[in-house]
Amino acid sequence: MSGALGKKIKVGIVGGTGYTGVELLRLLSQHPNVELTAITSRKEDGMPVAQMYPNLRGHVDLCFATPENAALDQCDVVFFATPHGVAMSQAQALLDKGVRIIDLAADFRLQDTAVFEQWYKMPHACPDILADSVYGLVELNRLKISGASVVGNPGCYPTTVILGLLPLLEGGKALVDTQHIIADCKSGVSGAGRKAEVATLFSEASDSFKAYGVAGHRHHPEIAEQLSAIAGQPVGLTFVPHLVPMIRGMFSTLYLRILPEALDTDFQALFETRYVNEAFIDVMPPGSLPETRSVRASNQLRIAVHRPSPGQLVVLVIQDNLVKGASGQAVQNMNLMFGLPETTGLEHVAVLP
Ligand SMILES: NC(=O)C1=CN([C@@H]2O[C@H](COP(=O)(O)OP(=O)(O)OC[C@H]3O[C@@H](n4cnc5c(N)ncnc54)[C@H](OP(=O)(O)O)[C@@H]3O)[C@@H](O)[C@H]2O)C=CC1
Ligand SMILES: CC(=O)N[C@@H](CCC(=O)OP(=O)(O)O)C(=O)O
Repeated sequence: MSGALGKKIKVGIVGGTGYTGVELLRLLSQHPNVELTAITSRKEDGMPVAQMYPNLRGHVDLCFATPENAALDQCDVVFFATPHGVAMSQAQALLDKGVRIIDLAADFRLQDTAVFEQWYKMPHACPDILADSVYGLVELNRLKISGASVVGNPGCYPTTVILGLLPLLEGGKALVDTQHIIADCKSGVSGAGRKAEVATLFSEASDSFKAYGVAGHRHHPEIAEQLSAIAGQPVGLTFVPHLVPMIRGMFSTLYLRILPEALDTDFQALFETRYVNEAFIDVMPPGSLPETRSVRASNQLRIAVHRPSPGQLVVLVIQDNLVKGASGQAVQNMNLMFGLPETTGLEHVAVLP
């Protein structure tokens, strides 16, 4: 393995100018086992990365190149921080050169191509590669990820919802009503990416708070597919995303009914036991009220378990959508794929205030 032997991992990023791309650059430029080798942008071809992103001055001396001219095929791994549909169109050519792939978009998340095509409105370009790919939620698929050539990095909302429910559903447990799960989720505006859109203008998104995607959001099938596989039966899920006037951060509140036969369960202990060895999951003490700023710019996901009445469970989950919800989780996947300690380059403490 490149990492384990001390040889640096050559890394390429397709889509280096977007929010997840620049977050990858921030994390990878400080990663001790990584050599940043190729960074693409079609619009900023030739521009020094550090000119566009001054926070990277002195840390990244590469220039953006078009995907055609970038040395992607000389990399050990390429991250796609691009819109849906880009990675799947380039995956075969890179795999043929022995390059491994981590896609931050949805091309390798949904195993059912019919569901992918329904929600993403495009045919899947490589169902055979999809079949061999791994859903990159480390806390669920650690072993498979370590041997994968192609990893589909989870969506940001799905990361919080799945990790907030995993201890309750896995192993065929009968603890909560799996037909009436409610996920009430909020994201900062950076979740919509850097591209110009009216909905993310300052005067539209600030000093306001709104739900969206109530009639259907593409993360619903992703969450449902994973939860159903974990529970061993189809789950019933109401998922409502909201846009909150902050830049980074995600807060998911999960509402559950406890089954009569599970009323004696110690849910706090259940979560603590499940995640005791997970470096990036913090099960907070009973009664905790997590705040998104406590994870800002870190790969930490924090969970607080509440039981407002004997039959009700409320699970609060927070993460930074750009780190554990995207680029940090992608680096965590890379570490596993290259035999490195999972936490390498990811041990930043959150920024307060
Ligand atoms: N923002 C977030 O919190 C999260 C985002 N994601 C996913 O990660 C991916 C990237 O998101 P984000 O960084 O926010 O997006 P942005 O819109 O901020 O950036 C997109 C990047 O992709 C490049 N790009 C666009 N089209 C193409 C193309 N056809 N071929 C090659 N490069 C292209 C753009 O550069 P240029 O046009 O110059 O080539 C740009 O660098 C998306 O799929 C998103 O859904 C996942 C989880 C969370
Ligand atoms: C606030 C906001 O707009 N969030 C995005 C989701 C974040 C994301 O990028 O998810 P994907 O990788 O699945 O596209 C949205 O709801 O479309």
